[in-house]
Amino acid sequence: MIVGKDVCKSFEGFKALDNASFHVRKGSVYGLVGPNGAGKSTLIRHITGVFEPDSGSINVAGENVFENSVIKEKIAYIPDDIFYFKQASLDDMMKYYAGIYKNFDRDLYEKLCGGFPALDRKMRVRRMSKGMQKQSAFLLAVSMRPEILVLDEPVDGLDPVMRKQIWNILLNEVTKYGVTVLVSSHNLRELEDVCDYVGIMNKGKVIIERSLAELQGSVSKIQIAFADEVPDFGKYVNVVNHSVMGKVHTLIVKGDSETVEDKLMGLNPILMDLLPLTLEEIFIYELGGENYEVKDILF
Ligand SMILES: Nc1ncnc2c1ncn2[C@@H]1O[C@H](COP(=O)(O)OP(=O)(O)OP(=O)(O)O)[C@@H](O)[C@H]1O
Repeated sequence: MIVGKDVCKSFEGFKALDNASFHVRKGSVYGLVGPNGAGKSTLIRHITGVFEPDSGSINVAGENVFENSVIKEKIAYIPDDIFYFKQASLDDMMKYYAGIYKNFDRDLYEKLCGGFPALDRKMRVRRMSKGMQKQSAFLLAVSMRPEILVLDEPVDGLDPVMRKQIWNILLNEVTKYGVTVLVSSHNLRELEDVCDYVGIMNKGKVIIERSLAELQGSVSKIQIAFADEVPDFGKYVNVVNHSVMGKVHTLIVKGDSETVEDKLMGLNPILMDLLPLTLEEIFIYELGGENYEVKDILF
């Protein structure tokens, strides 16, 4: 749905994007993460056709997006710095967007407003708190009934209840209408509940792009105990971390989870448990040794 190839962009000689390549599949939720200044917002501005790459290409639905109004109509974009007309209330903004976007769904807007009771629809949006402005932008974007939703830090500055609300609405849109979502965030913990794919950016490049399923099946955390002699685990599986407490060994093992489990079961343990790993842990263990300072990138 969205394919970027070797995208480069420099600002006054500074390479904000340095051969960034990525692929967002139709109907998926793609989380873009990375440290401050990694290039996430710049990449997003290319995807939404605001910027033209110096070199490389970005195709959305098979077409070049820059200055392409037909493609841009399919995209709803919430930037990190949201624009509202000076005097406009939320309802005024709704009327404005309803006039521009032919798919704008007023019934959906009304329904969604019910889920954000703290929003005063008659108040000037620019007078609202930052969090409320974010909520307003989100309501408007979803009501456009876009094929693609591009969200730059959509829940940044929102309270936990609103964060959850927004993620729920997003997931509902994806499941019901097959909307493709690209979302940037600093929060891997939140992304792991909603994303199918994760792209990590650093210094203008997308350094890692993996599906969540692929990641979750690639590293396992196992607690295992033996009655007598403890085997040399390294002979059977690829252990990247090993700690012991009493008789219980906790192993982090790289490789296909099922194969790992079978191999360790073959060693006849008296206890063996597979424990869940967080996405943060998976990235750290999965990428350890690939010359990335993953901890520095993610936290
Ligand atoms: N219009 C611009 N002019 C000059 N430099 C820019 C411009 N836009 C971005 N940059 C630079 O490009 C780099 C990437 O910025 P960008 O905003 O894309 O990062 P980011 O990953 O979104 O960061 P954050 O997480 O802090 O929002 C930064 O060093 C920034 O200063």
